[in-house]
Amino acid sequence: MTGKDSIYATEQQVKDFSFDANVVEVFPDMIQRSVPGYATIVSTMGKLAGQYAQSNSNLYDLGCSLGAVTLSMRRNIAKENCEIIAVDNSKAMVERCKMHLSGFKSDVPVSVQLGDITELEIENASVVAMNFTLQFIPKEQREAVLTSIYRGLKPGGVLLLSEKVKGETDQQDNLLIDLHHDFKRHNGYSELEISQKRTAIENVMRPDRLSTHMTRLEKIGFKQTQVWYQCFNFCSLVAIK
Ligand SMILES: Nc1ncnc2c1ncn2[C@@H]1O[C@H](C[S@+](CC[C@H]([NH3+])C(=O)[O-])CC(=O)[O-])[C@@H](O)[C@H]1O
Ligand SMILES: O=C(O)C(=O)Cc1ccccc1
Repeated sequence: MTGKDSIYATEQQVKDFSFDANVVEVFPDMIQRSVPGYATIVSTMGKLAGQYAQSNSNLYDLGCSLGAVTLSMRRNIAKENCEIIAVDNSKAMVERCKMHLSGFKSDVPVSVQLGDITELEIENASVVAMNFTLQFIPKEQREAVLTSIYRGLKPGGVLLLSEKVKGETDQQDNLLIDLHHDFKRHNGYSELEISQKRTAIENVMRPDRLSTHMTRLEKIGFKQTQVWYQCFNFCSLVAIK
């Protein structure tokens, strides 16, 4: 049903990237060919959710897109009376996500909601997953979003955070960017596609350095933060309250 990503294959006046209906059509192919280790990250987030889920609690998937992390978490929850709340502010994504989830059976209830995570109240959470979503939130709002997540987490609850990061120095950043572009080339993207996509995301997706993430999480109060995955500029970490 979904197709191959050729959004930037023809030369165009590049507009800011948005999660619209055209992106929804090709999103699984786009993310798979653009994010090294995406499948591993999604399945491991599910495993971690299974490990940290507490009975009678909520699990959140913030910026759920088509619900890949929701599905992965849902497969792994063995505790009783858990609910997954999946939120995205793209109407096209939320509609397709609902269709997609209804194709799989499970006893764990899922609520898919159209909403902005900067305005969302997190309650009674044992797990909060953000798989490549914080990078789209304006930098000045990131601490407030993470603080509200921290407050909504139960003791022993976890934040599962995946992000594209900026290298610590310009030289390191260039090295990571080159390796990532090689990865995209290897997955069939042309030089034109790579360069136009880069232009499209530069105003809407602003990566922080890994050190910025670590310092901010510690400042907010997370007791332990562990990077469990990194390939080039793509990281995933688990932070425990
Ligand atoms: N303020 C916001 N509020 C809610 N949603 C938002 C906001 N800003 C952006 N989004 C949503 O965050 C998602 C980011 S994609 C996540 C992949 C998914 N997690 C996956 O595991 O497949 C990552 C990527 O494409 O690089 C999009 O669906 C946006 O609409
Ligand atoms: O495609 C890229 O270059 C990325 O950095 C990852 C990505 C994947 C999907 C939407 C936006 C960015």
